[in-house]
Amino acid sequence: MAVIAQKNPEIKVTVVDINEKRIAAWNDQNLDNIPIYEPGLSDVVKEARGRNLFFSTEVDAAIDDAEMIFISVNTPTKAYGIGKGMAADLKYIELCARQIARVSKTDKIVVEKSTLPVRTAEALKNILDNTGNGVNYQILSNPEFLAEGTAIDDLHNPDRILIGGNVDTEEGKEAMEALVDVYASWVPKEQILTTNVWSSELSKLTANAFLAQRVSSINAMSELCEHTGADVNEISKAIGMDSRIGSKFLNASVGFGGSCFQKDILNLVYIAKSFGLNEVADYWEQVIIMNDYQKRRFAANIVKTLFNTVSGKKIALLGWAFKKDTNDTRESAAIYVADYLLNEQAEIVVYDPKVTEEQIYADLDYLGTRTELENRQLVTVVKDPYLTCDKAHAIAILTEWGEFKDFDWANIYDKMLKPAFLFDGRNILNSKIKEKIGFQFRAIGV
Ligand SMILES: NC(=O)C1=CN([C@@H]2O[C@H](COP(=O)(O)OP(=O)(O)OC[C@H]3O[C@@H](n4cnc5c(N)ncnc54)[C@H](O)[C@@H]3O)[C@@H](O)[C@H]2O)C=CC1
Ligand SMILES: O=C(O)[C@H]1O[C@H](OP(=O)(O)OP(=O)(O)OC[C@H]2O[C@@H](n3ccc(=O)[nH]c3=O)[C@H](O)[C@@H]2O)[C@H](O)[C@@H](O)[C@@H]1O
Repeated sequence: MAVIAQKNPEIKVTVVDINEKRIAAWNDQNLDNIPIYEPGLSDVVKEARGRNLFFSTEVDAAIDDAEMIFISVNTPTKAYGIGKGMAADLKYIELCARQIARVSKTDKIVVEKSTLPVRTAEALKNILDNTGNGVNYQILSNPEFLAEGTAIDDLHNPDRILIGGNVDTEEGKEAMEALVDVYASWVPKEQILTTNVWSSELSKLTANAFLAQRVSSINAMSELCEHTGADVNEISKAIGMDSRIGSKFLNASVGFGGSCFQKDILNLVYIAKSFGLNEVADYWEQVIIMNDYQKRRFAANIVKTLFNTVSGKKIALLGWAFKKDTNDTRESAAIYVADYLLNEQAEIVVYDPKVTEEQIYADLDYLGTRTELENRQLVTVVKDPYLTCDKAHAIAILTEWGEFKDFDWANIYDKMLKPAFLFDGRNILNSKIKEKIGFQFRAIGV
């Protein structure tokens, strides 16, 4: 929304949220305090905030005022009842629809920006059209394809913008045109794709499933590499040069994280099952099974390499965010690796350049594996990477932060207990140099 405001100074954009603390942070005069760490975001907010970009908790007033409403609320995996652990929980979406239906006095275009199961627009329409207050609604699907860490660049230079709507009516086409115009102020028209609403909704789940599948596919090959003498980095390069395969998203890793891949694939699996398409469901579920295995395998390999026990040993974890250049930790592989090692009675010390201590404890507490007190006794969060590695038996790199490559690794080696083990869960370090320093070095898939 900040980028839409930046690129359309004549459009008033009001971001409303029921979370007062978040809105206060978005309004903080000190741009270092906005709630999301994302390269370039504070500059965009600085340019547009107060001009045509506003942050508020006055949800009703903003609905009343708006011609177009983007529903962008969370759609987490359902944690209760039918579809628990698989289906998307649509209660926040429905609450928004009911609020829009209650408040609106003029016609609105309602845009699904959240990632939603295919055919959600039907349910939204049903709620909105049955209020009897004579307001006309057009429902569009406009999924978001940005990735965290590169969000601003992804938004400024999108591969495509996807807009789904009712292509069978004039009103539907007009609504789609109105949204096309918003994006057309900076995106070339040929990159703005319009489809029917169901294709748009399902394209988003499909895109995330395909991307996650690439990571699980290369991670599956990484284990085979470890048994055969092949090097997964060389394989990624070799297959990525095939233009039909493409070179992106082929980095073997400790496993993908983030708030969306797992949630969206589980949702896809649930939808397929609900239509009785068990083979389709099983096919996509395997992407998640492989990812869970990769996280477990990485942690188990640390235990095995450290002579089958990490009990009482200090393990330094470098990186907690689910990828570099973000402070988001949702579903980060680091959480699961730490939990596994804690179950083996390791002593964990964590360094991440952007994630707060409070967040790290909250992530571990959320798992419920042990008490909050135990998590604080067993896990220490340190703001200096060199202190983090001091007297450690092993280091595990869990996020590919650029700064890790530039550390004084010889200095770190000197501070560690020997043999000094270094597990590179992101394949970002040069194995030869690290081995020359003296490290017992392990990477993924080599
Ligand atoms: N985070 C990402 O990079 C991307 C997220 N998405 C999708 O966007 C949606 C939102 O994701 P995030 O922003 O990450 O979630 P989030 O959980 O960080 O933010 C959702 C916000 O909605 C607010 N909210 C909930 N109910 C509300 C209501 N009734 N009225 C006003 N505000 C309400 C919450 O307070 C919260 O601040 C999800 O469907 C996700 O799949 C899609 C592409 C990228
Ligand atoms: O729907 C969403 O929320 C978004 O989900 C992903 O974006 P995001 O999760 O922010 O980040 P990615 O760059 O996709 O990385 C996801 C995870 O995969 C891992 N990954 C990625 C690429 C790779 O080669 N190897 C790998 O392990 C990353 O480290 C990270 O943990 C998609 O890339 C976005 O297009 C989509 O909009």
